[in-house]
Amino acid sequence: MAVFTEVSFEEAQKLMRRLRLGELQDLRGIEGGIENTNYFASAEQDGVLNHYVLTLFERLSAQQLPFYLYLMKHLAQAGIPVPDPQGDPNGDVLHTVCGKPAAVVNRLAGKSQLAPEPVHCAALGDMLARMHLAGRDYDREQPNLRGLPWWNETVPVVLPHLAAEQADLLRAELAFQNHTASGSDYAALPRGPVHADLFRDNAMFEGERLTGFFDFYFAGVDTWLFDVAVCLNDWCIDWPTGRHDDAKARALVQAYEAVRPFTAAERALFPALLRAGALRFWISRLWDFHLPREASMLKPHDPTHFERVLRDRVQRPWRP
Ligand SMILES: Nc1ncnc2c1ncn2[C@@H]1O[C@H](COP(=O)(O)OP(=O)(O)O)[C@@H](O)[C@H]1O
Ligand SMILES: N[C@@H](CCOP(=O)(O)O)C(=O)O
Repeated sequence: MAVFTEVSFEEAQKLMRRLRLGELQDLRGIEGGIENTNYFASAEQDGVLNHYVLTLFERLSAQQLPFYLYLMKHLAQAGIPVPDPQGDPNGDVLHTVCGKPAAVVNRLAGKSQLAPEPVHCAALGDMLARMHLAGRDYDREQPNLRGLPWWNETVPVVLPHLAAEQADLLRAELAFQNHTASGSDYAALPRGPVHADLFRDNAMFEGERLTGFFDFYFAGVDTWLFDVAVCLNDWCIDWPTGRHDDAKARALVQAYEAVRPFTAAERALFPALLRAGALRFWISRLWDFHLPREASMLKPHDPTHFERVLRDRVQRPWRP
């Protein structure tokens, strides 16, 4: 659970009134999440109770945030089910609460499907491809801030905390990814705004129906294949061992390809990008684990999980 900054009822009430969302009725710190402070906030407007999420950004700056917030608006307007940031009377979607940048978005219905079946993976693949296509005409640019330059910066910081065998794997994989990123296939990969953290806990379902994606605060312009790889590494594996699950993976990629078929360069680099997706979260989990921040409700994720996923991706390369 993560609430890094305590927000009083009065402070939240002030913001809801300024956004003309009505009278705040309920404010609750949210369990889950490790990056930002999140509250569920319900407000009554003309006798109707509406449900929102108030987020205070703990790491991202006011300069970086418009990319994410306007991306969500752009996708929502294109019919992709994502939270829509609420504007003030001037149309600004970036606010300030307790001296921190903040946003209010509508709360998505449903709940996360933490034990997805192929049918859920197919719904994810279909909407992921639609989201990629809908992002093509988004006009703001911001790189994936957890991309290769950040890996190169962060690996030396976490290496001293690792056993020799782990350090060897981490160094070797980083070298492999630097090599991959300098090749011509990589340069040919289609790119655009990607979510980059579309784990099971960042999507909502009602039964088998996908009701939306949220938590866009790791989004950035990167290869679409990286986004697919991040999803496959979380949705389509055997969680205890980190091993690839073929039925789920095929359901995801078939549904994705029914909307947007992969290019030749994407097919060639599938195994390398699956490794990249695993490496990215191994590094960030190591970083969060060994260099933790203060938070009143914070549960760090287990880094060894992505070490296992990475080893499986290295030992058993997979492409559709
Ligand atoms: N728009 C939303 N609709 C519904 N629930 C949400 C929404 N945004 C966040 N949540 C809830 O808040 C939790 C934490 O949010 P998340 O964005 O994952 O946090 P963090 O940015 O800290 O990783 C989610 O697991 C989910 O239950
Ligand atoms: N999905 C990442 C961590 C990012 O946290 P989130 O709650 O914002 O998804 C992981 O599992 O390591």
